[in-house]
Amino acid sequence: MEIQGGARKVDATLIPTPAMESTAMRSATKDARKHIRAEFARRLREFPGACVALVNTRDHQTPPLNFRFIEKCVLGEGVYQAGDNTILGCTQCRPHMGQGIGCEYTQKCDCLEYAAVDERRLNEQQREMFERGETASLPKRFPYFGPTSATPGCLVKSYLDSRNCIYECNQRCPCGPICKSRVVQKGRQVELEIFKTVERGWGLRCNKIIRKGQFIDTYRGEIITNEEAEKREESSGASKESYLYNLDKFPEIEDPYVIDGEFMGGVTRFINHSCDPNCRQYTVSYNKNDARIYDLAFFAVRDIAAKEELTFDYLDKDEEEAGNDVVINGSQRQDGDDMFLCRCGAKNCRRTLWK
Ligand SMILES: C[S@@+](CC[C@H](N)C(=O)[O-])C[C@H]1O[C@@H](n2cnc3c(N)ncnc32)[C@H](O)[C@@H]1O
Repeated sequence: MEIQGGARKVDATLIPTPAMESTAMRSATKDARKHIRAEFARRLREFPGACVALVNTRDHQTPPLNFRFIEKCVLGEGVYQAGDNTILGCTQCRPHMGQGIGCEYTQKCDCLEYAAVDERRLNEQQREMFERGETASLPKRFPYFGPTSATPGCLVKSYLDSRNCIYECNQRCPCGPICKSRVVQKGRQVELEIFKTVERGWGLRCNKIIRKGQFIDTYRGEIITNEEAEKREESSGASKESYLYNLDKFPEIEDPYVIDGEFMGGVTRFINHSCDPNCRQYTVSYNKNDARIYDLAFFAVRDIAAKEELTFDYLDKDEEEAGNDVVINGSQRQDGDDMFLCRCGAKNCRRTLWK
């Protein structure tokens, strides 16, 4: 290139043609995509616990990098968790009781007091007490199958079918790690795949069979106040994905906290809704004195085939009947709001996600 009389004389061979420009653009986009994919894969590899893979056979996209994987929920501004000194543990249990059966062996575990009543074992008199709500002296059942069962660690039927809070033994319980009443606190044991669905964005699945009652993972994110959740919801459009979950299991809590899994969370933030779901969310607590902060844990409600997408009902009917909101978007929108169409494809699909 030479300068002549102030005007630039340009060598024609250096002027990019439209074809050259679009090739350069394509290769820059390809490089950027490769980098984003590699960075997401690195984050997945570094995320502790059983392996999580990313599979996309539909397009070139990668989940957004503005999302951070976290192992535990992060408390937002104005959110307070009851201190460890409020946690009650059982007192009479010991590690390795009853050849590893643990707390349930003696039936003396204080945590049993908070467990669900074992209705199958009630005699007539006990049933009357149960119906009057006098549950203290009634036989109780621990939530999980023991190590000698065919499905160790899986939720027992009475819990699977109910909405009872699951109280696991905690750091103050002397039973130790072998106790069968510690499942969710040990974290995810199943390997998972984040994959691109046909029309519901990213989804989650497992490439091995998951048994009915098996624990999958918890829902995590930033725990925020209800006020902050409303602000965040107002600033996002109706058609935007929602990652907000109310911690409103206990009706005595007036302004329940909310978990926002949009920018930080676990892999369960990729679980889509189905009107015929194979998973359900359960309340799991380690502190009977804190009704504000607890785990939202996903369990399989039936056997799930390898590679079948994991789903749960965002508008869980039983929860709705109990007057609790599961998904803010779903429960707080009023009649007349734009309907968000459900694309679960189930035979019994209710057609709309947010009512
Ligand atoms: C918790 S996110 C699930 C992961 C999400 N698919 C993604 O790509 O990140 C919830 C959002 O996924 C979409 N979604 C989930 N289930 C759906 C369904 N059955 N029909 C249509 N969209 C769905 C909606 O956009 C919803 O707000």
